[in-house]
Amino acid sequence: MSKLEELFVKNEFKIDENQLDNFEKYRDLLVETNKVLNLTSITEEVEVNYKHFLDSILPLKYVDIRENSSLIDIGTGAGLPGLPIKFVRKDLNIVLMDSLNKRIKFLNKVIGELKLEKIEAIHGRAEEMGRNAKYREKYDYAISRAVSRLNTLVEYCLPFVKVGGYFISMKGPSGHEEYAEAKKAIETLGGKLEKIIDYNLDYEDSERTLIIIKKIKNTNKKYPRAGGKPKSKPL
Ligand SMILES: C[S@@+](CC[C@H](N)C(=O)[O-])C[C@H]1O[C@@H](n2cnc3c(N)ncnc32)[C@H](O)[C@@H]1O
Repeated sequence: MSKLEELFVKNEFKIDENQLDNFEKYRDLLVETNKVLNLTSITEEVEVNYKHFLDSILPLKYVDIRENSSLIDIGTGAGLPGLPIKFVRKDLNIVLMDSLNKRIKFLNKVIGELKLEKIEAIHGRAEEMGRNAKYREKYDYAISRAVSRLNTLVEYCLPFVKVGGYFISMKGPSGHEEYAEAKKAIETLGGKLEKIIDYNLDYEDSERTLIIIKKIKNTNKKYPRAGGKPKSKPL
């Protein structure tokens, strides 16, 4: 059994040969491409396995993501958490979005080489794409890791979510404090806290917090605001 397979088994993920192969090939492409393009500071095998792969799929243990539903990963960077989620949940229709086109080119290479289906990588800024009717309120789930503080992030992400869908924010130990700071913004954007889930990534004793926000009303057309406002003047 490979180290990665052991890790998944230990964490109660059932992974077949093809899925394992996808993870291994993705790690090779990530490490190789990282030599010429800044994708991640984490390249050591065990660290990639825990901090990128396991960390990306752990939310699947805590949130029941409906079969064949759609999910958008905002600020996906090197494809995290969206690609590992795709490897584990082939049924999901996934969009990976990032504002850096070089990263999107890398993601398209991974999608092509691994022959992944029902997944696409799109170049754009969340606060602009969220105003575009093609993407606005079209997804059952939005997810995001390590992009910005929650009060900014909800303005980036909630506009993409359909009424009745969810935004899953992957946070570390600051999660509760960030929620308190973002409470008003969540309400303004048509969201409502569903729950906050705390758990540990079994590596360097890292605390994790998932903030699950349900979309209960359409987001007012005023949002997301242009001109960098979600970041410079969070709601
Ligand atoms: C620190 S990286 C995290 C990447 C990945 N989510 C992860 O967990 O490894 C933040 C990423 O968000 C992207 N990003 C930042 N602001 C954005 C925005 N407004 N719209 C889309 N992408 C954005 C950046 O280009 C970068 O790739």
